[in-house]
Amino acid sequence: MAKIIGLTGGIASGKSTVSNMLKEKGFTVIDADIAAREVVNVGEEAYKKIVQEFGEEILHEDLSINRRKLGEIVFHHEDKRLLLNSIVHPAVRKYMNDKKEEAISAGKKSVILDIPLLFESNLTYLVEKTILVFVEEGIQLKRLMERNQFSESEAKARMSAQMPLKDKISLADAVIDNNGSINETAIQLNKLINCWEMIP
Ligand SMILES: CC(C)(COP(=O)(O)OP(=O)(O)OC[C@H]1O[C@@H](n2cnc3c(N)ncnc32)[C@H](O)[C@@H]1O)[C@@H](O)C(=O)NCCC(=O)NCCS
Ligand SMILES: Nc1ncnc2c1ncn2[C@@H]1O[C@H](COP(=O)(O)OP(=O)(O)OP(=O)(O)O)[C@@H](O)[C@H]1O
Repeated sequence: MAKIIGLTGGIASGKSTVSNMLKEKGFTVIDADIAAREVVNVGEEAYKKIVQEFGEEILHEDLSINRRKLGEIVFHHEDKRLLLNSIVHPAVRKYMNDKKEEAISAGKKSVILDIPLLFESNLTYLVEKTILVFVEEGIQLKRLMERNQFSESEAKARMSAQMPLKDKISLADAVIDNNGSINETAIQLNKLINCWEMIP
């Protein structure tokens, strides 16, 4: 039986950094952010609903979704964010489940589901164990502003749309502290892989 593990954190906490380390070791990682992009490609059901609800002003000239514009709307209006979630999340869950089944059929021993909103959306029933990638709020803010070229208020609006990372600590089976160097993070991940006897 494959071991299904949930990898979570907060925006810019370092999930992709950890997920890339896992992929380099040969693990299968299924990424909810990628799923959320795939299911809103032009012409998909979720795409049509988004255009219906948010209007054509959230589209680029080539008709693809202008994510920056949609982000500005949903991270400043909770009702709009919940509306977007209600359109996108069911399709994301289906996409991830299909990918997971594919990986299991291919004989994978571990499948990692990288889901930023794992706790907020009560999705822990999908996984056996959870790993939290944790950083202090100040570092999270700084890394987010640098990575996305966001102003402080833009970055804070996005962070406020999620459960504070410190509140996720007690909900996770294991915590990787990503406040330090990438190397320190890699060491913690390696220990966890050994401890949980994870095999790709
Ligand atoms: C609002 C959108 C268009 C902004 O796109 P953008 O390319 O700027 O960001 P991206 O999708 O790469 O997300 C970056 C991070 O933002 C955070 N985030 C994204 N959506 C949400 C949300 N609805 N609630 C809280 N945090 C979110 C996550 O930590 C995510 O890792 C996009 O995030 C989106 O469609 N969100 C709704 C779907 C969703 O909940 N995705 C998260 C995983 S399922
Ligand atoms: N230990 C670290 N030291 C310095 N910078 C780091 C460290 N870990 C991650 N970063 C940087 O912080 C930013 C956020 O990391 P990453 O993209 O891995 O986060 P994430 O949780 O996947 O974010 P999101 O869910 O928003 O996509 C990136 O620019 C990354 O290069």
